[in-house]
Amino acid sequence: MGHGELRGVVALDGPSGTGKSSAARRLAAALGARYLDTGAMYRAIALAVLRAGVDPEDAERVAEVARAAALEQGDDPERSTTVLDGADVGAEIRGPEVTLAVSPVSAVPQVRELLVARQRAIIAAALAEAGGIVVEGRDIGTVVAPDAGLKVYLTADAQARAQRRARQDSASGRASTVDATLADVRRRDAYDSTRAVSPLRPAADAVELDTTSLDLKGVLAALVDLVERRGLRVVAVGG
Ligand SMILES: Nc1ncnc2c1ncn2[C@@H]1O[C@H](COP(=O)(O)OP(=O)(O)OP(=O)(O)O)[C@@H](O)[C@H]1O
Ligand SMILES: Nc1ccn([C@@H]2O[C@H](COP(=O)(O)O)[C@@H](O)[C@H]2O)c(=O)n1
Repeated sequence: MGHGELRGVVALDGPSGTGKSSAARRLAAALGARYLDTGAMYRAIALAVLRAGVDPEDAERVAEVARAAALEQGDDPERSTTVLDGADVGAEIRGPEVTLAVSPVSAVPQVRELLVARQRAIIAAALAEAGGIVVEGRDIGTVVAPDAGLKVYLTADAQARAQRRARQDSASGRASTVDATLADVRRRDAYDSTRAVSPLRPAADAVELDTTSLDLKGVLAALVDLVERRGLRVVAVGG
């Protein structure tokens, strides 16, 4: 895949259920760019921690598991794979056990150091091979890619996010209710926003985009407009 129409890094941060993954994949595909789901990487490490029988709150042991884990995160927006110790764990990492464990696991400084280094390597390779990448997470604009050409911080009211997540879980065959999902959304937001290392917050130069009353097409249109206004879209060149 040669160079697409995006030049540089678009960082999409925000709390859970705001539509980062859906928007990031679509934006990357629309512009022929690569795509990185950093949440999947933290989820994969949390899965490795659970498989090892380690307490997600035991930072030392969690760091050991993270160092030993063989993790490969793909960057194809059409098919973003997460391979842990040789097996694709894309479905398993979205389960309730991992969703509960991922918050304390991602608060471990050594885990963040390890994954941020890998995320930066993936970004560098994507820029060399495709010219552009859309990266989504919690700390992309603040820590991972502070020089990103465009930083967008997605928001949506908690009720809307819980309803979306509950619909997503039900569609994936996971039992879910809006109330339970609302509680999980609030728990994870509180955890991510108050942790000592790389807390969830918008970068000072991020554009805030409230997706509460936008559908997926509306969010994509708004993001493409922001990319073009920032001068990050070029006419596709051959190759
Ligand atoms: N603007 C929107 N309108 C309606 N549904 C949406 C919108 N954005 C996302 N969704 C749906 O909400 C669910 C959650 O979206 P998505 O996984 O992209 O959120 P997220 O911010 O990446 O969440 P997390 O950070 O927890 O992974 C998906 O089923 C998605 O299709
Ligand atoms: N850059 C990131 C991305 C994610 N996290 C943590 O992982 C959890 C799961 O992320 P999802 O996007 O898959 O919901 C998230 O709640 C964060 O705790 C992170 O710390 N940094």
